[in-house]
This record gives sequence, structure tokens and C-alpha cells, in this order.
Amino acid sequence: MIRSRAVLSAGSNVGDRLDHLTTVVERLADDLVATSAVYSTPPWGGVEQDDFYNITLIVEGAKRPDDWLEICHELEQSADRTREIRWGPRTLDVDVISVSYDGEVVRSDDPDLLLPHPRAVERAFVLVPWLAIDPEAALWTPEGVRPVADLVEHLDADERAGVRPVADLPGVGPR
Ligand SMILES: Nc1ncnc2c1ncn2[C@@H]1O[C@H](COP(=O)(O)OP(=O)(O)OP(=O)(O)O)[C@@H](O)[C@H]1O
Ligand SMILES: Nc1nc2c(c(=O)[nH]1)N=C(CO)CN2
Repeated sequence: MIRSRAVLSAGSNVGDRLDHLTTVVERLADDLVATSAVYSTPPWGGVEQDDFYNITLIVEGAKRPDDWLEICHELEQSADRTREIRWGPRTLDVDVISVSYDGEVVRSDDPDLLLPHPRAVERAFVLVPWLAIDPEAALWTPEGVRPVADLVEHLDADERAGVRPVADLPGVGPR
């Protein structure tokens, strides 16, 4: 099977946030290309709740887009994730942000796997860590392909400033 590259975003604001994110990195260790630092991020989406810890990861492997989504769901289940309030508190959320084959970005309007993730463009908690691990990153948006650096620059200044690196993941060295 052809290798695909995926950008994933993981977040947690319930329980041991670092522990939940560490589990994600450990599960993906064989496919990891890069992992961002852990960022503390104010809740996005209008629900009042605790701050999140977020990471963005780049992974690569002989996988279809669905396979990446399945891994994301497995990880959420292993953290006993329940779906209660949309954009509300959660032990672990793992989303597929973008998938590409040999630089060709996959676009999907399947509601079970929308690609690229339609709300990534407005989420500082995805874009800021992504830019930190891939300064050349680009994202498909309804206005065309945009450098993530430009998207970050156009984020609301307060929102961007709220996304702060707080830790590197324990036991996960540079790759
Ligand atoms: N790119 C994607 N990554 C992850 N899930 C997706 C994607 N596109 C569609 N989905 C679907 O969205 C559904 C809801 O996912 P989830 O509960 O994680 O949403 P959410 O995190 O509350 O909101 P958001 O999708 O805005 O991040 C899942 O069942 C999943 O199949
Ligand atoms: N900062 C931040 N806010 C969120 C997050 C998240 O991971 N980080 N996930 C959400 C669920 O989609 C809703 N809001």
C-alpha cells in the first residue's frame, strides 16, 4: 500500500492531561515523523470549561485516511472518552487534520471523515503547534491552499497569545 502522511491534533482537558497525550504519542511511535510540544490552550468553541492541553503530530505509514481515523477513535475509547456536549470537556479528542499521498492532499466530504478538517483553519490550538513542527505546512481552505504561517498570522491576536508551550512530552525524545 502507498504510504500516506497525516497531521493529527490531540487535546485533553479532563483527568491527567499529560498522561492522555503521552498515550497518543506512544501508540503512534512507529509512525511518528514529528510531535509538537504540549501547549496549554484556552477552550475554543464557546463552552465554558477548563483549559486544554494540545499537541499536533505528523505521522506517516502504509495507511488509508480511514485507518488514521480508526486509530484516533481507538485512542479516544482507550481514554474512556464519552460524547456529551459538542465542543465540551473531554479526556481525549484526536482529530485528523489533513492527509496526503506524496504531497497530494486528500479531500473528502464524507461526514465521517471530512478532509481537510473544516474547522482546523480557525483553531489556534491546531495551527500554532503545527507551524512549530513544520514551518512549510499548508492547509486546504475554501479560499485555496494557504500557508499555515499566514493562517496563524491572521488569527485573533488574543487567541494566538493564549496558546502557550508548557512541556515536552516525558520520555519522547526528538526524532
Ligand atoms: N477529520 C476528522 N477527524 C476526526 N473526526 C472526524 C473528521 N471528520 C469527520 N469526523 C467525524 O466527526 C465525528 C465527531 O467527532 P468528535 O466527537 O471528535 O467531534 P468534536 O471533536 O466534538 O468536534 P470537531 O469535529 O469540531 O473537532 C466523528 O464521529 C468523526 O467520524
Ligand atoms: N483549546 C481547545 N479547545 C477545544 C478543543 C481542544 O482540543 N482544544 N477541542 C474541542 C473539541 O472539538 C473543543 N474545544
